[in-house]
Amino acid sequence: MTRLFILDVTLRDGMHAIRHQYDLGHVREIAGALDEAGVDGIEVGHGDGLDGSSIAYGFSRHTDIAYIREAAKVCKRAKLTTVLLPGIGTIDDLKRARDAGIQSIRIATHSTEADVSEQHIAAAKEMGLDVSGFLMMSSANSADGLAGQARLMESYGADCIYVADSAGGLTMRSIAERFRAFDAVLNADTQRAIHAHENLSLSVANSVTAVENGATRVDASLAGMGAGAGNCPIEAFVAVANLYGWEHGCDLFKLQDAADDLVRPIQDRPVRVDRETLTLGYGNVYSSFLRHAEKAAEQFDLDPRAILIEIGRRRLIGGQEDMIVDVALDLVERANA
Ligand SMILES: C[C@H](O)CC(=O)C(=O)O
Ligand SMILES: [Mn+2]
Repeated sequence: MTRLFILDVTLRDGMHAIRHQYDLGHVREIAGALDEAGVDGIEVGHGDGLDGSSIAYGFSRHTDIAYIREAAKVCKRAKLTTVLLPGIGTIDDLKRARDAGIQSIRIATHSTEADVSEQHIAAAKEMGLDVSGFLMMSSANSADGLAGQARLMESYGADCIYVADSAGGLTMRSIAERFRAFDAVLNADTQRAIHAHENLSLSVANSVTAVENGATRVDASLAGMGAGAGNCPIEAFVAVANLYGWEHGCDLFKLQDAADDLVRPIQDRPVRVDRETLTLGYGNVYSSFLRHAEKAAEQFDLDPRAILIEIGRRRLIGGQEDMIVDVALDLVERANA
């Protein structure tokens, strides 16, 4: 079996969990510990990708470039990466990120909109970067529909395609279906990858299922630090990989130490499956909406679950964060009618 490529997203997806407020010391310490623990890739940057720092998504404490430079200082082995959402980040942002130290990029689109990634994937390949196509909200497209989008990203030059379960709404069965559909259309040498969220408590099981169905790259994070109920906890996934005898480069105890000593203490909201985060998975809602929905719920004295369920019903997608307040106002109006 192919050696697994384990990519840690604590310093990018984990940004959502602390409202993009890591300081440079956190980045140095966490990236250093991850590199020492043998992960293959480390993702750094604003939770919503290059240039995500804004009123719409929330301002980060430092710029993406400052975060990337800081991580680059301590990374000896791991490849540095970040994410770019066409329409938020530009090709110029990507050039600056490459100059700051990234060697790999994930170009992310909603799971039905892969066609907007063509020029970014092509430009990233021209820059000599390792490029993944990252299909966000993979639960919002059928297995065959998603495979069609994956095929588009492959045709633009992506080296690897992700099933990104942004809502944490997929089950093992639906993960297997999606990877089987990939097999039917993708070239054998295009890598497959999984980015799972924990909202239904299935992130480790879903990542294992993905590997059993052809994924060779796995995203995970220390203590699951990430949007919603978090990502696949890297220490738990690595423990299972060890039990299964899968080849990888990570040291389990070093990851456990980093998770418990460096990451859990800085969570300003516990990253766990609770009534709000379970509702994300159950209602098929983009995990990055959690903190925005909780803020709106507090402002308008609503149950965050009511907002989340309505967001799922309306099928809002990443980039529509401003609609969350509209949803809250409609719920208030409905309650007062
Ligand atoms: C920009 C998003 O947060 C990317 C991601 O991690 C996901 O869709 O999940
Ligand atoms: Mn994510």
